Amino acid sequence: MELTLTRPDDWHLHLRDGDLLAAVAPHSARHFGRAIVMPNLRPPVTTTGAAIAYRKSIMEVLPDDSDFNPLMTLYLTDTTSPNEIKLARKSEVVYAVKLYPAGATTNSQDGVTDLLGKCLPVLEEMAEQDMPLLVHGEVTDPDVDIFDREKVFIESVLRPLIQKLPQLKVVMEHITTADAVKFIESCNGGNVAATVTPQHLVLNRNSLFQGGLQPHNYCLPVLKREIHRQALVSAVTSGSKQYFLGTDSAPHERRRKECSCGCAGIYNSPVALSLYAKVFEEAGALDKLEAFTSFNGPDFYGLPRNTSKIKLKKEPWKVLERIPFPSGEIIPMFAGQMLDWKPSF
Ligand SMILES: NC(=O)N[C@@H](CC(=O)O)C(=O)O
Ligand SMILES: [Zn+2]
Ligand SMILES: [Zn+2]
Repeated sequence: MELTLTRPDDWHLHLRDGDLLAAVAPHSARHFGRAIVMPNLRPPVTTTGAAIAYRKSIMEVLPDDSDFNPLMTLYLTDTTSPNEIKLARKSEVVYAVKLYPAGATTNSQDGVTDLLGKCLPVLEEMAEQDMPLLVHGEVTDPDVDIFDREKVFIESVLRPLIQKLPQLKVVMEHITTADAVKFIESCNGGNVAATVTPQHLVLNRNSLFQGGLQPHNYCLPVLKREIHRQALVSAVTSGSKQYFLGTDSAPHERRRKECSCGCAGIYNSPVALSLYAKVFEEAGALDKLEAFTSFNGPDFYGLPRNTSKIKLKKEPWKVLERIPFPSGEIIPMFAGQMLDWKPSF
């Protein structure tokens, strides 16, 4: 069996910089037409000037024949100015602004400490300029259990935000719970959408501890219970236009994952399309796959859909064991395992 899909886009991707960028960008460029590139570098990409420079460094490592288009984002801080949003919109390089609650995830230390208290003028300018806000939706209060941080964020930050600024486009990134699905559905018809990663659709929190601690399955928001995974599968395979593909592919060097305090992030670009296809196939919803991978995202962002196609062949293929690069190696999700649905170009 073979599926032909309009070329997908990845609406949540970490490409990093330096050696790591050169090692991972070609994988995304082969599978995806465009990607929303996350700004959580060190230092973070907080200005349009920095986003333009970062985009240039991505273009430099792509193969000559690649037509991959990186769509850049700005990292929101307590001091981002409304004028920066005007510059971003004019640039035609920046497509969204990313909210990291300070301390919530990898390289979020410069993030926002109090969204409505500190950033309201910027958010108003974003609504005015039709610039989407992308959200890492977890509270950072250490007293809140890590498995509840998304649920608490929805009620304490997201709902007040959309009540205050219903015109603002908001993407809740990498949703992980039935609570998030319920929230997204309650915003039906509004300006609120969500991305869903392959790992949150195929794994539950047991896979963090399967036969021992599994650092390569650790990401944020952390994997949840099976009932939450099932709610995500029902949501994405329902045909709702509010969900679209965002891998959150987040490579870290192997030695930074396999150590006494390992980084959060799963490198899934090589396997993402195969896993999404498996999820839709198992739900009997392969007819809804293309809208999720290729239509709902550009429609939400007000961008044209891609015109070229890719194929997924139902044949077994083996995931690479490791991806070496000059200063280390990356272990991809499902390294060395067999998957169905082989992308072909
Ligand atoms: N998802 C992750 O676990 N990690 C991401 C950051 C993020 O998307 O929260 C990273 O940059 O490594
Ligand atoms: Zn995140
Ligand atoms: Zn991410």
